[in-house]
Amino acid sequence: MSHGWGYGASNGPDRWAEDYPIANGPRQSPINIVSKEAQYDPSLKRLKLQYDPSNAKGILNNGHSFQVDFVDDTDSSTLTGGPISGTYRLRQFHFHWGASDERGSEHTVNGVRFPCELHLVHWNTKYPSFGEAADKPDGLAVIGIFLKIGAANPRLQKVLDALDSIKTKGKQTTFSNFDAKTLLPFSLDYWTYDGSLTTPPLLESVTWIVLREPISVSPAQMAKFRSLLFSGEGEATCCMVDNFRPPQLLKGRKVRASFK
Ligand SMILES: CCOC(=O)CCc1ccc(S(N)(=O)=O)cc1
Ligand SMILES: [Zn+2]
Repeated sequence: MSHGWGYGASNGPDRWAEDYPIANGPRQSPINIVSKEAQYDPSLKRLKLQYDPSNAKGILNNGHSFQVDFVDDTDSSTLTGGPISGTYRLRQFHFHWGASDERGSEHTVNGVRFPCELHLVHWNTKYPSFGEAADKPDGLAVIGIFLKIGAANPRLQKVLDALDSIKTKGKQTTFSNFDAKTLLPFSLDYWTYDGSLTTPPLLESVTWIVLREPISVSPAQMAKFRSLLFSGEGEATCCMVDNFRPPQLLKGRKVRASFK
């Protein structure tokens, strides 16, 4: 690709392998989860999430999605338990969504696509930093949560209300006192498999933890996601939609379930 990666015809997922050959690697994400082929593993622990709302720092339009960043210089917002060993710190969360409600998620379940998917990104504290962890096979753990069209979700509203301030690429603003735990569904049942970042650099460093239960989002709330731009101020306007990578080949990997 002559210019940076994105989701368009000239720089989208089908062309990422030109600059990131790992795109054709053995543990790429996302995947289609075939629920009947996921094996229940009784040794899988319950997820333990302990987030400190005061760690929320800012919200940024990075030109591919938007992310809420957290202070991660102490163990005050962590993920433990589940399929992972040790302690992983919350770094950021972000979303992927479609131009319309029949697409947008990265993972799919039995071929079903959701309009949006939330990713909570954590890094393994056995490494000194996120950057050091990002290219290690056990470096990252991402919790994926599907969003399903239904009633308006009040837990999303503070995030969505901040989007007017970060409409264009590169814009950011402070975002404080937010408890990411409020975004979780009631059930923490999950599927887990070894995968990768779903955007370049596509590093094969992610233990994926995909929750079975979706959270709700209303059509009006989806319109807020779609009000963002991939483009920067003064550039040709390009709506931030369809910022998802399609499912990748399993290549012999097993998906485990924390539930029967
Ligand atoms: C080494 C620098 O790498 C990064 O900054 C990766 C950022 C990044 C974090 C998470 C994801 S996702 N969609 O797989 O949850 C993709 C990209
Ligand atoms: Zn993501």
